[in-house]
Amino acid sequence: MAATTTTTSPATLQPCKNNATGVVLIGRSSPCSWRKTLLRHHVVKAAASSSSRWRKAAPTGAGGGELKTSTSGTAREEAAGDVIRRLQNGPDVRGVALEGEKGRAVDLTPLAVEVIAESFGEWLRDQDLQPLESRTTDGGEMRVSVGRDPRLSGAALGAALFAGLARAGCAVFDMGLATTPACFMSTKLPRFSYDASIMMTASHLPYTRNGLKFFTKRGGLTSGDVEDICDLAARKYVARKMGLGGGRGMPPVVMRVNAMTAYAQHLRDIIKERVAHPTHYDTPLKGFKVIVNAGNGCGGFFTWDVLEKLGADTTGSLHLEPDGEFPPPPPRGPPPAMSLTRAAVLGRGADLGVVFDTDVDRSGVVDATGAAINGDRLIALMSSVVLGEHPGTTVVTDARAGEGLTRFIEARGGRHCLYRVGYRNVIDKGVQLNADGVETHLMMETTGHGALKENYFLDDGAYMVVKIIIEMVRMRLQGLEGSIGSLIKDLEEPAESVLLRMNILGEAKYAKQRGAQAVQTFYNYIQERKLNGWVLDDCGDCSVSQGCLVDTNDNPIAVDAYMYRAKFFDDYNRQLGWVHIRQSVHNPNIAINMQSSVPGGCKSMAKNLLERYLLTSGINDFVDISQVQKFVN
Ligand SMILES: O=P(O)(O)OC[C@H]1O[C@H](O)[C@H](O)[C@@H](O)[C@@H]1O
Repeated sequence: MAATTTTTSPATLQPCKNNATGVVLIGRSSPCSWRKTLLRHHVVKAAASSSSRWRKAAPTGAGGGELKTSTSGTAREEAAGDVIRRLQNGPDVRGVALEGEKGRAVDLTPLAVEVIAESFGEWLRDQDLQPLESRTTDGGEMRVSVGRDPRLSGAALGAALFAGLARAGCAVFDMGLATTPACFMSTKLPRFSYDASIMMTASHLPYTRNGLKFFTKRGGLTSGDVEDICDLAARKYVARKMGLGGGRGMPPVVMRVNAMTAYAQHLRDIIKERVAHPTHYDTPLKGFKVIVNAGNGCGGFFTWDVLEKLGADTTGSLHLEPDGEFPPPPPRGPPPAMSLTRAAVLGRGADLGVVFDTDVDRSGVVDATGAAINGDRLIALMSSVVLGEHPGTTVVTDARAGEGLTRFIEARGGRHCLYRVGYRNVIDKGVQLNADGVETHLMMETTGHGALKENYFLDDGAYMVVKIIIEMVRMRLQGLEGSIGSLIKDLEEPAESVLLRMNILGEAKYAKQRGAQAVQTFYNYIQERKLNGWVLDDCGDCSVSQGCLVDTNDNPIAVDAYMYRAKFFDDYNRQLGWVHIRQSVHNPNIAINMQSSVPGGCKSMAKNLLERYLLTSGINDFVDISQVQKFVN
């Protein structure tokens, strides 16, 4: 269980504590078979995801089959329904699935998962998913695949997921341990071509959490879609709690499938075709040493089913074993994972290190010199590759990216669109720009989520690494000096980069409203000239001053609407840096990101905000400003 450095052959790796489910599994591959062989066109209804619907109250007594039961619309019923609504986290469902978190009760229960899955199945039936001639359903039955990460709660919640889908009349295909991008790809790969897919994961969150990500052939569901599903599920939940509409039917029939193998082959084929090695077509990675750090999540397959099969030496790779408790170091992309990978790369004299998050929708790399390439650096590296293929393309990132990145992209002829935080926001913006005729090939968040137009606008950490590996091999074939990091040697980085959090105090149900008020006050203060020296970036959250393109059909969900970036100029009119302020996607807090090109610049900006905005506006009555105070002092 402990974090290991292993080169054990895949067949001896374990654990696979699954299938305590009472579910009928059909098919020959064992639940663990992924390990031996192992593993979003976001056409956005996005704008439709609508601010007005944010956390709307539970409709009572309305539609939805057995749901006609909630007649009196009592506060208790609403509160029960809110249990489900609160599980929505942007386009995902996230919750506490196991005891063990101080002050947090389990809320992602099997019943919650079952009603959400059933509601997803019903929602699917109303979707116009694809042209009739290519429908994969027989007699109107929706085919839905399900994957999961190794979290301990996965087996029990998986059974509930299967039951909910089956109750909605879906045919269920169990991919077992899988990655989030592979779940989406199971709707695209010809051998599978499912109508939809659900991945059970809470990504980088602790092992006590779990969650759901939803896909159709069109890509990941939007926040608005998930809100609709959770609304329906909330009504079912209330009814079930009242003992109505449930009942134990036959156990669901679930087909076991091995889509990870097909997905891995798909990635191998891309590398082979794009490298087109003159002498080793089938083993273009021969002679390369690559370290993979899978953080005990689902990314180990990339080692044995992609890299090794293409001839790479992956000796010294880290944390390949899936482990439902994610032993330390935590499976997050940033510091511990990057520094451990760096040490392994340098120790082995490897050409590249690869770090995946738990469900492999995010990645980072380490080059042969040990330089960590994540955040802005990873975006710069990908921009350099993509701008080589698509001169002049626009790159969308979240507005936490640095000004050096903008200059880097513009120096290569590209355009940089700075947009809202949240990977779906970034990706959806790229989809929208393309639809508006603005060629946009790369959409990346500073968190390591990256999507390419050429790959269904899917944020796939493994696909990102595939692109980087192709570039690395091409550089060697062309006899170019230097490691992959040499492609970004002119990226200017800020002198300082700081993230501070301010908890929103008081009752949880008012947190969003209070957070919005606090963030909007910052905006108003600048507009009302109460904050001298601060200049808002013109598009609110979206910095248009650096070559961005004006929004045409922007319609944020409520929590995203209050998200601003502003520059700060000192008394001599020199820009010290910028601040980006917004509500957290996950927790009741406000995130303040700051960057400065001047040492001490972030402290000066924080001091200014503390004295002239936080302490004078009265928002310190309901926002905990202690982190800012501590930083300033
Ligand atoms: O709002 P925060 O707590 O800082 O989290 C922000 C992050 O939330 C989620 O994890 C999303 O997947 C990311 O796209 C986003 O960057």
